[in-house]
Amino acid sequence: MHAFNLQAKPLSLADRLADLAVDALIDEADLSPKPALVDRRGNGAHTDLHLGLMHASALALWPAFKEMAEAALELGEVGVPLREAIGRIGREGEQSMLVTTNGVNTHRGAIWALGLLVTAAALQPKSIALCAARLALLDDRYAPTPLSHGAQVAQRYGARGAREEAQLGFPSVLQRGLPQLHKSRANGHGEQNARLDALLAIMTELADTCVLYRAGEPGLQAMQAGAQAVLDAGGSASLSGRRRLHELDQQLIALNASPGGAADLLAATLLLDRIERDGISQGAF
Ligand SMILES: CC(C)(COP(=O)(O)OP(=O)(O)OC[C@H]1O[C@@H](n2cnc3c(N)ncnc32)[C@H](O)[C@@H]1O)[C@@H](O)C(=O)NCCC(=O)NCCS
Ligand SMILES: Nc1ncnc2c1ncn2[C@@H]1O[C@H](COP(=O)(O)OP(=O)(O)OP(=O)(O)O)[C@@H](O)[C@H]1O
Repeated sequence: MHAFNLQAKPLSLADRLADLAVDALIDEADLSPKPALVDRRGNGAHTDLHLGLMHASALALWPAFKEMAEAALELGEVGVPLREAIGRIGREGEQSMLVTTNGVNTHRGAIWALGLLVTAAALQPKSIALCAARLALLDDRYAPTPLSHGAQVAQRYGARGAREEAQLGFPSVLQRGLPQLHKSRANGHGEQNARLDALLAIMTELADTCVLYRAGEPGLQAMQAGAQAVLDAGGSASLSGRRRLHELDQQLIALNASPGGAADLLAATLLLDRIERDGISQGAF
């Protein structure tokens, strides 16, 4: 008989989902060259963010993602108790993020999107996006209503941003990010180019409230048209696509138009892709 049991304890479903969510955030941050966003090359249009901070923030969110999945398994159904539980855990996660980053918003939108998806994956692995939408449609009595950048943009332009994207079942992920990821992979473009193409596909139509807040409608128009131009030129794997991507990067940096919402939705795309590959979900999203 051995004094120590050297066999690793199998990971729980909540552990695995939290791992996948953090992996997706780190892959999103590392992916380069992303237009005007933080990546391996630099800080894009940001003065207060850098790659090390994005990594530290992603790791700090692991316990929140695990707790959300556990809440789903414990409560067992979509309803106000689960919505309010993940709202509380999400706000606590946001506090851990702010402590880690010394007050900088690195992943606010990502906690929302990936938090809902992790919760839904624990509950209904065969219809994750739909389940996440049902959760997002429920009211959380305890949610504060600060005049966030998103709320200001909603007043000025009518764009409902992160909340609406989730309530509609993440159309940017299901109808643009994931199909483009699969298409570019199938065309043999290589994993990094396929991920860049997925980000660009999301950017072509998203009403990104980060961009609207920072650069108004001209900024949003530049983001959407520029992303489409890269894809039309052959995508990230082609020489002319790369040239267009470089131009888009320069243009968005000049406009201060960092597409943070699109970046979150790329992380959500990578998460659903990982869940599918990991075998947690055997069905449709
Ligand atoms: C819904 C959230 C994102 C607040 O949205 P709001 O637009 O008011 O805030 P804010 O401008 O600060 O952040 C929005 C973030 O969403 C991302 N985003 C921007 N545009 C979009 C878009 N069109 N689609 C998706 N995400 C977007 C960006 O990263 C942006 O920074 C969320 O933080 C929230 O309500 N938190 C309350 C706590 C809660 O219930 N948490 C639940 C965790 S599952
Ligand atoms: N690689 C990335 N680079 C920059 N932002 C990202 C990246 N990945 C995700 N984001 C998202 O972008 C948001 C940060 O964008 P931004 O800094 O414009 O938000 P803000 O705090 O509302 O604005 P500001 O910095 O102008 O005060 C975060 O909520 C985060 O989820």
